[in-house]
Amino acid sequence: MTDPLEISLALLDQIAAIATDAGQAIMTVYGRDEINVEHKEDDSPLTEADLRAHRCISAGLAALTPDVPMLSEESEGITWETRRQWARFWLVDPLDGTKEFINRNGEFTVNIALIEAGEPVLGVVHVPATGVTYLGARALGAWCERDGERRAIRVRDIGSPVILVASRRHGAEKVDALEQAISERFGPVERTSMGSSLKLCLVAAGEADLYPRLAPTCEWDTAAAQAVVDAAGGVVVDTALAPLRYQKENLLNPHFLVLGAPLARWDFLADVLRD
Ligand SMILES: Nc1ncnc2c1ncn2[C@@H]1O[C@H](COP(=O)(O)O)[C@@H](OP(=O)(O)O)[C@H]1O
Ligand SMILES: [Mg+2]
Repeated sequence: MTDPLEISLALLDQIAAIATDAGQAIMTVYGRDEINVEHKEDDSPLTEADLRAHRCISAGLAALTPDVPMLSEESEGITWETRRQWARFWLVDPLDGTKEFINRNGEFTVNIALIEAGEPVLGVVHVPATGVTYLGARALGAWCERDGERRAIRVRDIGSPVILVASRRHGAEKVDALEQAISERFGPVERTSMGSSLKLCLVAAGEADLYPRLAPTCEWDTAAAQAVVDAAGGVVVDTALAPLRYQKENLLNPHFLVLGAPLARWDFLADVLRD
């Protein structure tokens, strides 16, 4: 029998199926007239959809890979002492963009990543409201699946205008300074806003040139989409331009940039970020 965790297209398909099932669980709540919202200790919102998707993914992964642990945004009681010993694990955000979900603008995602030695080696990002799935693994490639059709995706060279995608609600000031520096270097910049990990997927698919995130996120917010970006030829780097790493004691990510074109084309941004 083959190792069930061999990074294969079959594994990617199985993870995509689990993410799609979780998306269906989310959409049953989305369709209701009223969505009940609670608030977690850090004041971030939590809905029945987050919990349903968490349970669906948790059961799906446990059946598929019983020996591989999972850390989800909605996991409880998993200590650093435990997770520091994991050789590999599933890192999951069952519903990223909960605020977008509550606002019903469709820009929310289901995120499942496989982390090995601190790196996201495989990832699936599913968009329940449109049925689109982004999936990738460095060893295999990156794809976008829509209406049952899967097409290979690839980052693009810097476009004209440069397309900068940013959060709807986080980290605007520093982004203005970056936008200025980019327009001086490459010409006009078009800025669009988007919720959730979809921003990274737009860079992976060659529909945006960069996503600067100069505000907090957690490891589960970015891992799956980073695997897709990497597989599509892009990078996700911190403000010192080093790749983002996972399985840290502190689950907060540093501020980061998602870049489609090669890193060398963007090295001038390091100065802006230092100021
Ligand atoms: N202060 C903070 N600390 C950690 N993560 C934060 C945060 N503020 C926002 N985030 C993360 O940013 C995500 C939303 O980003 P965006 O606004 O770009 O869509 C949230 O995902 P969830 O919706 O899964 O909680 C949340 O995890
Ligand atoms: Mg999230």
